[in-house]
Amino acid sequence: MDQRSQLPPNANSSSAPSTLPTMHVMHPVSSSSTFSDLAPGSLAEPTVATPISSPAAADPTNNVSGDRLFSWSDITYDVLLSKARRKQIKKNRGAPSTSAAPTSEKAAVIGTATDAEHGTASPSGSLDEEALEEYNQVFPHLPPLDPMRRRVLNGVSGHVKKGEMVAILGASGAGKTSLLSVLSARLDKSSDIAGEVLFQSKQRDPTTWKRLTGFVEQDDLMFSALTVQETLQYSADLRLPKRLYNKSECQQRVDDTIAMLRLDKCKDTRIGGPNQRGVSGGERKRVAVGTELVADVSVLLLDEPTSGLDAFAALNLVKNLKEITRERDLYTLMTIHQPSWNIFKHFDKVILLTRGQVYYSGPPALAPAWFSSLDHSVPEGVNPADYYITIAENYEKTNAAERRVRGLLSSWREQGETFVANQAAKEASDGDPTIQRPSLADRKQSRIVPKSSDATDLTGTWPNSWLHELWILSHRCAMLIFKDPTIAIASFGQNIVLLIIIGFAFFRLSYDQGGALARIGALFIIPVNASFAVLFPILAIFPLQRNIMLRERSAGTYRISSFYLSKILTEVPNQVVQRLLFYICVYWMVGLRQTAGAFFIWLGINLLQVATAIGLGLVIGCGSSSIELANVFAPVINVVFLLFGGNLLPLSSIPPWFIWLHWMSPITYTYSALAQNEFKQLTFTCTADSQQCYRSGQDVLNQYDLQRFTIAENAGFLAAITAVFLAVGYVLLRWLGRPSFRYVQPKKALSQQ
Ligand SMILES: Nc1ncnc2c1ncn2[C@@H]1O[C@H](COP(=O)(O)OP(=O)(O)OP(=O)(O)O)[C@@H](O)[C@H]1O
Repeated sequence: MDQRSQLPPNANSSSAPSTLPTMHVMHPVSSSSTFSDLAPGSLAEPTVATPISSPAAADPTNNVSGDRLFSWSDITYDVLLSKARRKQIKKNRGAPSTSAAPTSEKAAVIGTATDAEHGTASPSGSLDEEALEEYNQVFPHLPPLDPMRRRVLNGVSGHVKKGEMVAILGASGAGKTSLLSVLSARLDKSSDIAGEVLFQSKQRDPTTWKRLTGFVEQDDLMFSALTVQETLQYSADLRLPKRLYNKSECQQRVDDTIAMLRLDKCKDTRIGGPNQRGVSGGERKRVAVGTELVADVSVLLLDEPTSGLDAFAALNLVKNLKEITRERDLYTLMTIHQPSWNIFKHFDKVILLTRGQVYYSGPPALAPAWFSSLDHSVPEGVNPADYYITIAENYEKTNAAERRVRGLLSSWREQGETFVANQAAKEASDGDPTIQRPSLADRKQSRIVPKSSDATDLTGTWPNSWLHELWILSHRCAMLIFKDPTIAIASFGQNIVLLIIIGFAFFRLSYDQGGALARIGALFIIPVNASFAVLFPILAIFPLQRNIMLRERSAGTYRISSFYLSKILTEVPNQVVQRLLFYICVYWMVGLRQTAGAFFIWLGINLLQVATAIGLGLVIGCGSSSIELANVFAPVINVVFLLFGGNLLPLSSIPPWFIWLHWMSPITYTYSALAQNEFKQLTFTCTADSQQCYRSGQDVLNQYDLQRFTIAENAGFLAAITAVFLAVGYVLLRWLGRPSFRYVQPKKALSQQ
């Protein structure tokens, strides 16, 4: 069948539209051996035949000085295929090549299909050599494909000028977030990138880049209990270097950011969350932007900032961001999903991506001319942004649609930049106001004058000293406890209820045989109760704090050690205050040994156990990415410690391969120390019918084998276990909780090597 018969009615037109006086577009069936011809004779693509070049047009940056540019060229981004896929490819190596594979699969081979399942290998798992050859012809300057990886970005180039707001658009899976990740240098550990990213003509410096960049993520994690003002204040306190900003300047900065983002009305409103009403969705997004803007960032990257907002809120946010970009002379780049025309036209530039390649990059006002030149005029009543995104996808799954998509890509590669540069020059000389940008002199003076907007002003990896971080983070942790006392109050209430139950269940124990046994029970159940009562409130909040910490740390805000210590410093007094009343009252209610020495040893041992439980809470919290996961681990660990640490299972009955659990359990040492403290001086009465009679506390200790270590040694073991738990928690936080991305400087592309 003649493939041309499948083209849309206007796709084979050989004449250029009138809007394109300087350009002639041809659509030969097979004029060149581009990768569109992968299946011989199957697909033809429109090829721009008349190159027009002028020095100005050839310069994609319009002669803007390099130190006012953030630019990237020939970016490739390869992600590792799934383990199963790699295994299958290895297994099928040597299988016959699939030159007869359908075109869509060949497109997949060269990394242009959107279906992640395809990867870089054909269905048989072997590489399609013909397609790879074609790929190398089209992209000779890019690194060769790796069969174990999927190429997500194919030689993407672009730039943002200082004071410009640029949008990256494309259908789902086009590579928008990947491009933003490459530019922000936050990449998956297994990813492989090549190309060049330059900021003000220089390579990015890993120590300063994350502090020069504000990255607003899609899931704007924030503390629900803090108000807008507090959220921004903490961000400023942590991110602005103390040596450059004093307290009042810091405060001023927060006020200016609030004013700039029009958050005045809600500055005292809590952020809120699923269980607590707070600011609106649009305000929340602004606060997320604000937490980045209070710092001295030069580059603002936003991942779908308008998602979840209604059209009005989205437009307001974009307008606001544009204003700020101008005022602060930022380099602003955002990904955006299906913007309305109203939003679309607000960008200084839009970069349209499909299949990891650019198919338009330029002012939104020039997009209609470019697409019309390719016979893709926007039908009446259709949102142009939607239309441009839709035509670049093969939603129909037909050869004609495939040809259309490839046509868009190859046309842009061959002529796009020249066309946009010529058109911009022409329209600027005609005085078209739609593409004029305000001159620097016209811009509003920024209310916020950055003091370290240049990498050269940033010294060291962190903005502030460790002690300053510790102080601010501890302050914030304490504030979170005070401002959201629900968990602390619930935990305190739980202590009171248990005090009443345990206190009255073991009320004023006698010194007969029943009293001896009940004492043993009380001294076991109290540490068991403590390990549950301390652990769960910590786990209810810590995983969220950990995830916020990871976000803040990825912006180079503070060190993990200061965060971790701040958590310990605030959690210990919080838990001690909550438990103290319980320990004092229960001692008196149960009627334990009435000497000051015994009482303080009792208090000391119990508080040491609280410290151990805090340590365990931090181990579980640091190792769990969510509250749900933490709540799966916590009961299991606690029950195991309870089972092997008390007298439920005597030491002699514990299977040898479980004995280590007995020695690891904090309950072992707490129980032994409390029992020795209580029983050593006691005597008990025996009745004639007593089958087994404990005459002294010593008999009880002997019977239950509770004197392996002295009280002091038990206290030492508890302190050691606490130290081990805290150390393990720290290691887990650093290791398991490390960001899933790393700073990556692209490898130079082949042409530059
Ligand atoms: N680390 C990764 N591992 C595997 N595949 C990945 C990885 N990162 C990106 N991809 C794939 O690359 C393609 C582009 O992903 P990306 O997130 O950049 O798309 P997007 O345009 O931002 O899409 P959306 O609008 O849906 O967020 C997708 O098919 C995605 O599955």
